[in-house]
Amino acid sequence: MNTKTIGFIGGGNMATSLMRGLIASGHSPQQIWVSDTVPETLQAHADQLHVNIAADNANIVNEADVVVLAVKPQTLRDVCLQIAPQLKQKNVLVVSIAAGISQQSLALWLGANTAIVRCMPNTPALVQTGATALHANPQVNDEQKDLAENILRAVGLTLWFGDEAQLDAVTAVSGSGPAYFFLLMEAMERAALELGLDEHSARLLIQQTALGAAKIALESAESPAQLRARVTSPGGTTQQAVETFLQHGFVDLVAKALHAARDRSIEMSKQLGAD
Ligand SMILES: NC(=O)C1=CN([C@@H]2O[C@H](COP(=O)(O)OP(=O)(O)OC[C@H]3O[C@@H](n4cnc5c(N)ncnc54)[C@H](OP(=O)(O)O)[C@@H]3O)[C@@H](O)[C@H]2O)C=CC1
Ligand SMILES: O=C(O)[C@@H]1CCC=N1
Repeated sequence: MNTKTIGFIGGGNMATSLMRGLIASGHSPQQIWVSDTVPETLQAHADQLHVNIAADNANIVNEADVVVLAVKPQTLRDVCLQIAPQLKQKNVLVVSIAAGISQQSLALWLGANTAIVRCMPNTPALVQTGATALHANPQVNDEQKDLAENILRAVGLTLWFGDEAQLDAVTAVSGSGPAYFFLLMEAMERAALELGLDEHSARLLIQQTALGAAKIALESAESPAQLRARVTSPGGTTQQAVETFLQHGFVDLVAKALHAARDRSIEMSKQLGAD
């Protein structure tokens, strides 16, 4: 298990998922620090997760071996400029989880010599089923690569990408991806109520079906299309539903949505970054 001290700047949704996942996988809360601008958020983390809290980001850099930047992309520049002088005094690995903020921007704000791993996790890290893509700048040594990977692997699957540009696509696929499945679940739940099921039964059936479908997809050697065919009896109910999806442009709609997310990631790097 990782014995390094991990400091989170920003204690919101994603940092909470990562902290909970790390603790659940055996990382000591005493070796986790978190800062945030909202005192109530910090107090909740101290009470519920028993991690160390700091109102000041400087404390995080002082205490941590790895600093995880977990603020919104819009706030990241200010945070980086704030901690940059301190980072120059201390050899700390910086891990940024911000969508759409490039290595180039991070290096400009933090200092060209800073070892930076840019990554794109997702919220299922909360239940140790996350998927994280990572990209290291040339300043990151092998030990630091292992360190970043160990932190993110504690909360799920990790994949390194040599080409940073692919992180925009990853953001559209797996970073935002949980929301697409939740949207489908929401829509199915609404339709199930219309069909006369009660809310409790509908939700349970949909949750278990999503879990089962994901498990089969992970454990089977067959493609999603082959697995779909196994559910679809000729002339049966699934065929009616799938044809309805396809006739109404479901496949194109999904492609459009993912392109829009990818494009937004690129746009954010121009609007909010130094690219
Ligand atoms: N949510 C997700 O599914 C994913 C998010 N990400 C990335 O993770 C990052 C965080 O996202 P998310 O957790 O959803 O965002 P949140 O808004 O939930 O969390 C960010 C937290 O940082 C706090 N904060 C703001 N300014 C500072 C500061 N100067 N110092 C310390 N803390 C500060 C915010 O407070 P306040 O609310 O007052 O601003 C907030 O509590 C983003 O960059 C996002 O792109 C990546 C993958 C998935
Ligand atoms: O919506 C967002 O911008 C962030 C990045 C991926 C998931 N949430």
